[in-house]
Amino acid sequence: MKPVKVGICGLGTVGSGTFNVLTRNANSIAARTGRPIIVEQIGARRDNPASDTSTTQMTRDIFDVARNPDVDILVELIGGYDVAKELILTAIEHGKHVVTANKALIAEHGNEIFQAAREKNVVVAYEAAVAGGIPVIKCLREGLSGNQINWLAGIINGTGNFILTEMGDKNRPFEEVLSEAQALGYAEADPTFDVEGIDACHKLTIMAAIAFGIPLNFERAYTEGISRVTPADIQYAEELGYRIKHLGIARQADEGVELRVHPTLIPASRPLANINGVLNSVVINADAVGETMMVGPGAGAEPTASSVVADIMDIARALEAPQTTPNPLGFVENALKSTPVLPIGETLSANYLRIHADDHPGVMNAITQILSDHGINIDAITQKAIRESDGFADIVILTQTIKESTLDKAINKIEGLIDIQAPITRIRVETMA
Ligand SMILES: NC(=O)c1ccc[n+]([C@@H]2O[C@H](COP(=O)([O-])OP(=O)(O)OC[C@H]3O[C@@H](n4cnc5c(N)ncnc54)[C@H](O)[C@@H]3O)[C@@H](O)[C@H]2O)c1
Ligand SMILES: N[C@@H](CCO)C(=O)O
Ligand code: NA
Repeated sequence: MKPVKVGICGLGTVGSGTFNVLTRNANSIAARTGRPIIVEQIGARRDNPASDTSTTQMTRDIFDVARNPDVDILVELIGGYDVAKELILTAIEHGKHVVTANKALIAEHGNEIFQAAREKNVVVAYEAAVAGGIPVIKCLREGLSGNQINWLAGIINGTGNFILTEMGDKNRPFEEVLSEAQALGYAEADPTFDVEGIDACHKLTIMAAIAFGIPLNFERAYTEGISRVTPADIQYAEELGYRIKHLGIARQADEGVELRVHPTLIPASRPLANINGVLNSVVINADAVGETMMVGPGAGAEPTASSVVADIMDIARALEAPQTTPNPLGFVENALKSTPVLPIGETLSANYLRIHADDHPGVMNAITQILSDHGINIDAITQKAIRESDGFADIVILTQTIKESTLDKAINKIEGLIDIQAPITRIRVETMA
C-alpha cells in the first residue's frame, strides 16, 4: 500500500518525540490506518540525540518541507508566531494537510489559518495544542458533539500546576521549581507564557471556540497568572478547606460567554483540586452527558507526540476514504455564532481576600463596613497571627458570590484605608469545578 508521507518541521522536544513514536509504533499505526506512515523529510537546525534520524532525509530549510511534492502532511513543531504561520500557510498553499502543537499560533491566528485551509480543502489538526496528551479536542468536537456545553474548567498548564504543587507540598521556591520544569521540557520557550497564564489562555480560547461554536477570541479573554500566589495563600486556603489551582474557565452565561484564566480556590474534596504535578485535567459540563472529566499528562515529549501522531493518523484515514474536509472547529462554515465574550467585570464569583492590615482596634470593622456598603456578604473571616515585625497581620475573608466590578470598587475603597497595605490579594473561588 502506498505510504502516507509526513514532513516534520522542528526537532526539539515534541518533534523528536513525534519521530520516535511514529517509527517505534509504525506497525501498529499502519494496522490501524490501513496505510504505512513514514517520515519523508525533517526540517531542523540540528540533529537531536534523542532520535536516530540517520536514515531520514534532512534539510535545514523548513520551507523545503512545505514545498516538497512528496510530503502529504506537514507537522509544524517549531513554535512561535511569524515563521510558523508562514510555514503553515505555505504548506496549505501547496495543498498539504497540517498538524501542529502550536496553541499560541492557533489561538491568535487560527481564524485566518482555518480560512486558508478551507479554501484549499485541507485539514489543520491541533490536538496536541490543548492539554498535551489528553484527547480533549476530539472529546469536545466529536465525542460530545451532540451536547450543548454549559461550562468547562481545566488545569491546562502543566508547568503552572507543577509549580503550585511543589510550592504547596514541599514549600520549594518558585524559581527552583520553574527551572526544573524547563529542564524536563514542560515550559514554553518564554516561560512567562506559563507563569502569567498566557499559555493557559491560548488553550482555553481554543476549547471555548469548539465548545460554543464561536470564533477564536484570545484577545477578549481575561488572563491572570500564578506569580502573585504566595505560600501563605496556599496555607490559608488549605485551612479553609480549599486548594489553589490555576484554572481556565469558559461558561455560557445569559448575555454571553465567560472566558477567564486565573488562580482559583476549589473545595479540597472536588476532583480538580487533587490534580497535581504536571498533570492536566478538563471537566466539561454539558446538557446530555452531564459532567465528564479527563486527566493526563499535559506536556512532555511523548505525551504530546501521542496527540500529534493521532492527528496524523486521522488525516491518513481521511486520505484513504475521502469525505468532506472537516471544519477545524467542528462547525460547518458560516455556523459560528457571534456570541460576545463578557468583560471580566460582568462575571460572578465568590472570592478569597487576603488583607495585610495594621493590627489595632477598628480595622476589621472598617473593612466589613465597606464590604457591607457594597452589598457583599461574608462567608468566613479570620485574622491570622502577626507574621511580621511591622505589627501587621493577615486578615483572610471569603466572600459570597458577587459581580466582579462591585468587588473591584470595594477593594479599591479598602486599599484606601490608612491601616491597609495595598495591594490586597484576591483569588476567585469556584465550587462547581
Ligand atoms: N514541550 C511540550 O510539552 C509541548 C506540549 C504541547 C505543545 N507544545 C508546543 O509544541 C511546539 C514545540 O515545542 P517544543 O517543546 O518541542 O519546543 P523546542 O524548543 O524543544 O523545539 C522547537 C525546535 O524547533 C527548532 N526551530 C525553531 N525555528 C526553526 C526554524 N526556523 N528552522 C528549523 N528549526 C527551527 C528549534 O531549533 C527547536 O529544536 C511549541 O509550539 C509548543 O508550544 C509543546
Ligand atoms: N508549557 C506547556 C506545554 C504544554 O502545552 C505546559 O506547561 O503546559
Ligand atoms: Na490534547
